[in-house]
Amino acid sequence: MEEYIIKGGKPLVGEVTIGGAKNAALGILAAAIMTDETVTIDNLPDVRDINVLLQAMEGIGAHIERVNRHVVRINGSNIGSVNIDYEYIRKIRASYYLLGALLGKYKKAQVALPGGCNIGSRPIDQHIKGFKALGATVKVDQGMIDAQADELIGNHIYLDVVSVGATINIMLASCMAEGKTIIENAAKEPHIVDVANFLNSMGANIKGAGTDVIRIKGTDKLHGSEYSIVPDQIEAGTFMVAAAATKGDVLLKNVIPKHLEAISAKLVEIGAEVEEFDDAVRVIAKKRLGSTHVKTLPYPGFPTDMQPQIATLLALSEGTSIVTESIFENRFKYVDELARMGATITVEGNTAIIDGTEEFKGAIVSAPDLRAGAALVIAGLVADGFTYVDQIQYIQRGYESFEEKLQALGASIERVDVDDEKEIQKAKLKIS
Ligand SMILES: CC(=O)N[C@H]1[C@@H](OP(=O)(O)OP(=O)(O)OC[C@H]2O[C@@H](n3ccc(=O)[nH]c3=O)[C@H](O)[C@@H]2O)O[C@H](CO)[C@@H](O)[C@@H]1O
Ligand SMILES: C=C(OP(=O)(O)O)C(=O)O
Repeated sequence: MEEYIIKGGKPLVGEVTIGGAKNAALGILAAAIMTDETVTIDNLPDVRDINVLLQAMEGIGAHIERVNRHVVRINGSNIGSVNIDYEYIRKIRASYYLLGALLGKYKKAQVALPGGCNIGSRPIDQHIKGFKALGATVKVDQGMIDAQADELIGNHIYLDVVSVGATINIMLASCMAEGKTIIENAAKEPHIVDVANFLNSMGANIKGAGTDVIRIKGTDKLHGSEYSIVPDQIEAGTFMVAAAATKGDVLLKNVIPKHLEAISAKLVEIGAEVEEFDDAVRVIAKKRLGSTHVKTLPYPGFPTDMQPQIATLLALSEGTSIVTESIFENRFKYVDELARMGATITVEGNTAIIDGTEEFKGAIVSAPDLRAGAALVIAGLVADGFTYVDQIQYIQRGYESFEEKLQALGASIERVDVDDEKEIQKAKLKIS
């Protein structure tokens, strides 16, 4: 097991290049096996979730060639099984995209109920409703989802809740169905658009992605493609907040500023400077920032995947802030950890009332999930003294070379083996 040791107090200064979006890449990789031709995917983030999904795909017979750290070639012509091993599924949420992809291509799939971050109950009823509307029989038994159809026929599907996963899964299953599918109340996140663009590059006919009505005309066959994944909105947002929290000055390269508007707007509102360029943003904070209200919402609202990071920043800002989590019911688990560092946050239902404090003190804390883990690292970058963040395997699910990117911005952070006392002492000496 590894942990991060952080010596706080240094502003982040410099440039950081943002990688490809994990949550787009997961949908795109699953989609890639829907053709028998070779697909080349560029700007792939080298993070744990992606590597697990690639292993799961290899496990059913897909040919995976890692051209380099960020480029992969996939050929799905030799897929011999539509049954995904539980070992992979329990580790990641997006394993459920293989359900839509396999059902779309082979009209059958068996996938265990997915894992992912424990941030709420996370039902998949809308995915199942969509598959059934396309004509599939779907059974959930002993933790396995079994979906089969003689043929898939396009239909009009209204999602009861705005769901990223269900929108992508229905796009996957329906793009090779007979006739036309309409998804209403669809999610509009940048990764929805990216998965749709990728499928279209393979010959699918998907219109309206990025709006709440997506129209899909089924096609018999998809073909090979070369595609570059969109920059990661959440990795970028995390570095923006880290820059602001440390009173730093960071230029983030390889981003789409439009995707970051909800985050930029909040930072500007509380007193940070945000400069936008064509494919970069610069965040500067010269002083302690102010308070605000944040409510998480589906895109283009403030992303739930940025809630722990912004709450951490607000816990250091002047005044009282209110953060309302409206997507997941269990996404405040980091609050107790932050309290150990000096934060004053009261959670009432889905609302956190934050009384800003001027200083955090270093502490031993544990990452409860991916984004909460990133938030604790931000807290450590600001805190007085040493902070130890353990359970960093959650953080590694979604941030490539996190500590290296932070080190390049001047942060004192090291990744060490929790059981190696010598290594820990050496790391502490190095960053003291
Ligand atoms: C791999 C991936 O891309 N994960 C993202 C995806 O998760 P995920 O796709 O799981 O999230 P959804 O958008 O589906 O969930 C949104 C809300 O809808 C509910 N719901 C969802 C599906 C369903 O069938 N029934 C139902 O009730 C969920 O419990 C939640 O309250 O979008 C979330 C919301 O932006 C992000 O936090 C996750 O990082
Ligand atoms: C919650 C997240 O991921 P997942 O849906 O894969 O658990 C996330 O990316 O913040």
